[in-house]
Amino acid sequence: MNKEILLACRDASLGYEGKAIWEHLDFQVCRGDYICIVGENGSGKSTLLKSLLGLLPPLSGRIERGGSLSGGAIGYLPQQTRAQKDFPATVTEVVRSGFLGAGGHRLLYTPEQKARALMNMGKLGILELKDRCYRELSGGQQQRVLLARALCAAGELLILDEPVTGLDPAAAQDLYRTLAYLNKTEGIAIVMVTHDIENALRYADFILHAGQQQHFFGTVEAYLHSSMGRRFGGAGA
Ligand SMILES: Nc1ncnc2c1ncn2[C@@H]1O[C@H](COP(=O)(O)OP(=O)(O)OP(=O)(O)O)[C@@H](O)[C@H]1O
Repeated sequence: MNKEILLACRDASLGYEGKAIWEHLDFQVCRGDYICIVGENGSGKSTLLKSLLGLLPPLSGRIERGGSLSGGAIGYLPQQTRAQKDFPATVTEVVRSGFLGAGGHRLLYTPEQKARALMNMGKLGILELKDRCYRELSGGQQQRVLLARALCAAGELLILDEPVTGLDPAAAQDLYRTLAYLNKTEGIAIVMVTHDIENALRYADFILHAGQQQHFFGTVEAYLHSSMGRRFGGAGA
């Protein structure tokens, strides 16, 4: 049975002011996929995320959203800035704010949204933190809160920009295990930009490698047999 396509790039050129960073990009994200986007600094990973999120229109070609994503709902976990780390709100408020893009209004969430926020906090193992102030949490706990928030925004696809940056190795592994649970048990598709090639090869189904001259998209196994994968991923494999 064919898996439902959530997002697809069709012969897309992506970049700024007529200058393409990506050319002829073809790949798709299906329900339940786990895709890691890797590549050197400046190779275009953030440009691709902006394009997938609909913030940067393609220079040519198309980016298509399938089924349930057509309404615009994508859960996004950006790289954390210092200002975000100091956000003066409770965990519950931060998680519920994931609904704001879907027409929610601060303090006026529906009973169903409140219940879903609690459920997502449960999935992320942070229910006991629900009344704590967000800025007093550890980096790993904050990432879980932001993941629960992203799940409120969209339950089918999470787009993550370097989610383990700044976490210690134990907290990073905790986060990877949580993402694997959300992916395998809950069927949530994961698209992650990462410099952690070792864990990308360990957890992902597919690798999208942004190169200066060319790019690669395929299974982890095909990547490890490709020239790009042998050069970039060999050390971590
Ligand atoms: N707003 C912009 N306008 C014009 N060029 C940009 C803009 N943002 C990024 N670029 C250029 O696009 C190229 C790709 O940048 P991008 O940030 O997508 O790379 P990256 O792979 O995410 O890098 P890193 O690993 O360092 O985060 C770079 O040459 C960058 O200078």
